Amino acid sequence: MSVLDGILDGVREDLATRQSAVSLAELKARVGDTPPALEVLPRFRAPGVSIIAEVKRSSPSKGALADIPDPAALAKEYAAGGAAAVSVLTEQRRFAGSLVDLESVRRAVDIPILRKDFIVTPYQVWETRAHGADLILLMVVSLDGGLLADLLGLTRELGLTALVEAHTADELARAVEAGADLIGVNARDLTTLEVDRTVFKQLAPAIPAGTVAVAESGVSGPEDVAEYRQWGADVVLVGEALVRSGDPRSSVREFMAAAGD
Ligand SMILES: O=C(O)c1ccccc1NCC(=O)[C@H](O)[C@H](O)COP(=O)(O)O
Repeated sequence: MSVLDGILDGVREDLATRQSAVSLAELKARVGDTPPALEVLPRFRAPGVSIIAEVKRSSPSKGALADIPDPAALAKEYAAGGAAAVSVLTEQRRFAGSLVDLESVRRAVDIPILRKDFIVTPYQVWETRAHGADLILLMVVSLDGGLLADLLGLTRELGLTALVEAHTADELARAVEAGADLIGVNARDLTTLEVDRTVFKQLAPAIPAGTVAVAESGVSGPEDVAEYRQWGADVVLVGEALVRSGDPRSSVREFMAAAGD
């Protein structure tokens, strides 16, 4: 069983628990009471590289990364440094995240928030909007057949923007075919956990003009952001390097400045 398959098994079990506690009808009612999602794409198309700064406590590849007792305080630092959006990992078992983190970040900042999780059902899309996120991650590798198009359609209906993530040329072709406006290339192979930033360089030319290109994972310093930018990234998503930096506000600034535009 691959790492990803193991994660997905846990995600489905936890999802079943939440579904028995909160019905879809209840979630839909909550969405009705939630302020509309922020528009994201114009922010990412603004001149210069945009940074999505991640709240990441732990990961399958590295184990514990950072003690983050107050994700809202971290998110405020990211926003003060100029981050275009905050990514919040909500998967509990391997990343030590939660929907409570997402809600506290929502209350703390007025920039867009990405729910970074393993989304495999419409219920999770409703849940994402009900907890106040503006963006949702859809990973092509875990969405077979028409499920990618179905979930992409639902995200749009709910005013969310989907970050459609690929790691291979085939997955990228599926993201393009599905009509994604925001495509991420993850340098991390989620089946082996190996990181190779040049995967972005290889795949970026196949991202259509006008589609926002996001480089995800593997940044350890400003020079990596600069390189992703040279390879065509509009947006760079950074987790570990920021939570371990000791000064997330300045680090976001440095990462943006490194792109030199
Ligand atoms: O980070 C992991 O080990 C990981 C393993 C399996 C599935 C997903 C994983 N991470 C999610 C992410 O995509 C990253 O948190 C994100 O791109 C930031 O990466 P990094 O800057 O390398 O922390």
